[in-house]
Amino acid sequence: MENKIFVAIVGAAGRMGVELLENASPLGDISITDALVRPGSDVVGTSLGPDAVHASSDFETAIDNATVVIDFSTPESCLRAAAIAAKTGTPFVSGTTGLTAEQVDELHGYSSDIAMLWASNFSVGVNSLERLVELASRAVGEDFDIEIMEAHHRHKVDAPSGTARFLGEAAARGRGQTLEDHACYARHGQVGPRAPAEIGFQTIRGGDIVGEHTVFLCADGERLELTHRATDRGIFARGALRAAKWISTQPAGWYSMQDVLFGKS
Ligand SMILES: NC(=O)C1=CN([C@@H]2O[C@H](COP(=O)(O)OP(=O)(O)OC[C@H]3O[C@@H](n4cnc5c(N)ncnc54)[C@H](OP(=O)(O)O)[C@@H]3O)[C@@H](O)[C@H]2O)C=CC1
Ligand SMILES: O=C(O)C1=N[C@H](C(=O)O)C[C@H](O)C1
Repeated sequence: MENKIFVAIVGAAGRMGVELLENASPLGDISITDALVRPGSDVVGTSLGPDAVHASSDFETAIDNATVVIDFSTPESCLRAAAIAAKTGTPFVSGTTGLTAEQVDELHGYSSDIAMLWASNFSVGVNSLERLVELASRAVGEDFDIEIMEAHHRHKVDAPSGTARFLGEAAARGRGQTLEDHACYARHGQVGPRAPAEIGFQTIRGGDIVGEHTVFLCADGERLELTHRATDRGIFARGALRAAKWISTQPAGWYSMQDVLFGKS
């Protein structure tokens, strides 16, 4: 098939890796050629997914041979893979969350060499919600208090979720502020009354919750709640595969999932 792309997955044995292998299998225009796993992992040398993709830790060879890399792993392995992709000139899509500000800067740095797309959430719903949150926040102004609640499965290691931060940034932007200046990530004990313009984050972890986010805009006498519920991880995998196809023809630069869904702003 014309324009077929060959993808190496970083974190292929994880929850998202499994989803990517399953969701790519029926596609005619994408082929997963390498399943990259943690060096020393028990699955090195085995075959993963419905198409029995070879699992290896040879990042250099796999990334050099790929048209695009898709990463859902850890901040450290994301950055390692991105550094290799920058050297081999391979476009890079990542959904790994929990990166520090310095790690995001490092990732950003590679976008001068390659097309790089990082998104805290690849679903159509969350990327639409982000726009609604900015709009609502601008409309209601500072009389409304903004709080963001997120819920995820018991295995999630970072908090708050990347998506919660993404929505918090939209809420802050809607009021002409930055999240950095107004975020409140924890309350415990005698914390005093809520600061005006604060954007609070609440985290729930339990069971098999795929991912739920609610932005509360609360005033005296009324409350607006904007909610997204993911019930199937396949939405993130299909979004990332769509992004991989899209980024394969883009020049070097930093891209978002919104560029894929709504056009480059
Ligand atoms: N943007 C989005 O839409 C979404 C983002 N995510 C994010 O994606 C990331 C992964 O999530 P999830 O799949 O649930 O997590 P998992 O823990 O299930 O998967 C992560 C995988 O990365 C592997 N890994 C660790 N170190 C390396 C390494 N050095 N090289 C290669 N692989 C490595 C782990 O291997 P091992 O287990 O052997 O250590 C594991 O298999 C998280 O940051 C999560 O928040 C998740 C869903 C959607
Ligand atoms: O770890 C997860 O599972 C998810 N992580 C992403 C995040 O941190 O926002 C996206 C999604 O909610 C699932």
